[in-house]
Amino acid sequence: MPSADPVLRKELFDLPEGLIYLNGNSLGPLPRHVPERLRRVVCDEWGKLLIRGWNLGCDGQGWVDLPARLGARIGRLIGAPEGAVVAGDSTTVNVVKALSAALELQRADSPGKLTVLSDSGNFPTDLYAAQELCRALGRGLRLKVVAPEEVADAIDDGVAALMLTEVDYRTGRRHDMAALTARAHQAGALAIWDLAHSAGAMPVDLAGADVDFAVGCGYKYLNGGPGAPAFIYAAPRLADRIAPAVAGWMGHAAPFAFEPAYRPAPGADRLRVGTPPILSMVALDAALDVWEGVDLAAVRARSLELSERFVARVEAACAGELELASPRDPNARGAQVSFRHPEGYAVMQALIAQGVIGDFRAPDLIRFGFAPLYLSAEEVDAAAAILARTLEARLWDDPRHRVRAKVT
Ligand SMILES: Cc1ncc(COP(=O)(O)O)c(C=O)c1O
Ligand SMILES: Nc1c(O)cccc1C(=O)C[C@H](N)C(=O)O
Repeated sequence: MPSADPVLRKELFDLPEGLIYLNGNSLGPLPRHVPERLRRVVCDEWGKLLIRGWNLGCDGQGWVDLPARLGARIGRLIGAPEGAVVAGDSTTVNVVKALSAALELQRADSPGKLTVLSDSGNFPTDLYAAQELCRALGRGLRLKVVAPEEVADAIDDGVAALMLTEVDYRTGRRHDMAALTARAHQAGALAIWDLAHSAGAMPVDLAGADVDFAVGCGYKYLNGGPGAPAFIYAAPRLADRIAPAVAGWMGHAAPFAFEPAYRPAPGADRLRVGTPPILSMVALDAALDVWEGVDLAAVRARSLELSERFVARVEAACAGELELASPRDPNARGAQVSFRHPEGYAVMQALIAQGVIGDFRAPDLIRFGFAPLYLSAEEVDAAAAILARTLEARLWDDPRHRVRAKVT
């Protein structure tokens, strides 16, 4: 059916017929042209060019600079200037790279600042990485974790780095990145943002917000596939001063000079480490094609419409059964909404059994992501109706839906 929807481009995705996919906040779907692009790189480039692919692959552009080319493409989606973003590694590793760079800059400029400030809504991997990095670096560095609503007041002169995820993975609550970054700067702290649930979900303006470092995932709203390369941003005003803690030859000024000593590449390129995973990078590169000509402000407007529509329908049909766990104000959310239900895991399994894919986060959250490039209003209505029927008829109350999988 033709749609008046301004951003829907479902034909670009290879989604199973009849499935309603509300989990692009965890793993984006497969863009239709990715397999053919991968096939060409595997068969024609790896297969025939072999080692020459480093210079001649990617249709003559060479494989070796894919991290920078991908970084430039991702940068356009997150308000970063050319050269300030590189793709590679995982988000977790990039948190370590960004935070260690920030702490080293602060050690030189303000050695008395010893706190890394984060919040309890942050994704655990970021907190684990920060906690263990502080421990490994010693010298009194420590991670302080406060409630999300207490972050602004907790930014004091002792804070070396403010490290936050813009959109809470559980509730979708969104921090004011520009305001908190400004507040961090007033206190002499550097600001590091995890954009895992922001990049491709809404407009992000890293340069406008004067953010110092940012990281994010390639496999969620950017649709780069399971385990896709992540990205890292360093503000150009800082990049040439960074002393990478995770240093490697691909971040060297002259990797093929094979010099005995490390000499960092100019700018954010020094945040590259080792050989890039070309097949994963090619998949992400191809996936980014779906963003060509897309207006992220329109994507944001539509995702808010869709999530508001879902919340309204679910609340009307499931009064008393579910509690909205996300902020009621759509502007205070990212592109996902969550509800609480004491049997959330079984409820989600029952939904999945009926072709509505969201996910569950312990202890009791069912979570739904709204990615309007491939999600229509009709699907949102159908998902809300299926959720209502699942609760009304207690379809979740089945021992099969209580069997916990390894990955939830
Ligand atoms: C905010 C956030 N940061 C990081 C990650 C994951 O990082 P990695 O790709 O290293 O597993 C996720 C989800 O997995 C996330 O939601
Ligand atoms: N990265 C994931 C994985 O390797 C397996 C399962 C889920 C994920 C996720 O991305 C989880 C996600 N960050 C979340 O918001 O919960």
